[in-house]
Amino acid sequence: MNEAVDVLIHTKDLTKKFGQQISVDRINLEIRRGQIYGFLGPNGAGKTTTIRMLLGLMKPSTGSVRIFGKSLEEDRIEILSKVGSLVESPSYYRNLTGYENLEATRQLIGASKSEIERVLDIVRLEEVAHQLVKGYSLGMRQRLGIALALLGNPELLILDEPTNGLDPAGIHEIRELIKRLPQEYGLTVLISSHNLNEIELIATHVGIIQKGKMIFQGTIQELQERSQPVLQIQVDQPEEASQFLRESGIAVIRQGDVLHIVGHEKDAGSLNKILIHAGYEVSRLYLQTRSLEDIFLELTGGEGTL
Ligand SMILES: Nc1ncnc2c1ncn2[C@@H]1O[C@H](COP(=O)(O)OP(=O)(O)OP(=O)(O)O)[C@@H](O)[C@H]1O
Repeated sequence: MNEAVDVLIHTKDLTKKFGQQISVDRINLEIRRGQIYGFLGPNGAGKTTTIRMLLGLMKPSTGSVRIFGKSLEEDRIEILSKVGSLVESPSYYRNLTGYENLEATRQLIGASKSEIERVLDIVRLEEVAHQLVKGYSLGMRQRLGIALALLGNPELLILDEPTNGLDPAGIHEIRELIKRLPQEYGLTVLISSHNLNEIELIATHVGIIQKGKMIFQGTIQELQERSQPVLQIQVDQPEEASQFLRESGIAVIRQGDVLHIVGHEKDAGSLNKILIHAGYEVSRLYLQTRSLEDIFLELTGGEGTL
């Protein structure tokens, strides 16, 4: 695939300062076509500020944004005509129906009439389209917000904490909806959240931001690899035992009288036997698993909300 066309969002050292405070600190985002990119971080980490800069709602202090291979500063209108977004609560008229809300926005942006049926179908709101929005559940309102963002058939959808304030059923609805967007409708999605569990279930890629700095960017699998189980073995003569294992080709990290071994979780029984056979006394042997939550908490210094 053509690299330039494939990378939809590319920021270079994107930075935003408010007075002395650096809220976004040299962020290099890279989001490719077809990804669901989860932009994760605790409250106040700088997610909304970054998204506002991506949407041209706020000027970066330094650094640059390229979307669809073009400079946001130079080609703002052309770029934004292909980007749909939902930042904070969707704005709609409560006393109009969902359909009427869509029609008002459709006219404003000059999209074709058929767009309304298309977006209603995507967010599965056809059945309640002619009911007043004030009677909608929060989840339905949020889906209407996404439908409004999808009017005009954008290639890229940017959602800032779209599940904030929703109940578990509402969260589930939004999650299922977002999951379908790349495959069924060819969309690329950037979704921000402070909740790893939520992102883990839908995202293909994640960027984790902490105090304005990007501390991890990669696939969900790469993040999961950091949570490899560790086999811990408590032995007498730990120094000699770890030396013995190293000589057998096993990478060991010794912490006090406990040996930590990564990547040999299936070999617990045989390692136990080898050590005993060599004359070491194993007093405890256990597998410590680390969940993605542990990794996220570790990366964000315990400030992530789960
Ligand atoms: N207009 C502004 N003026 C001054 N400081 C700001 C402004 N906007 C954001 N900030 C500060 O920038 C930091 C990052 O805020 P931001 O809203 O981007 O975080 P966030 O990750 O989106 O968090 P949340 O989930 O709480 O919205 C915060 O410390 C915030 O107080």
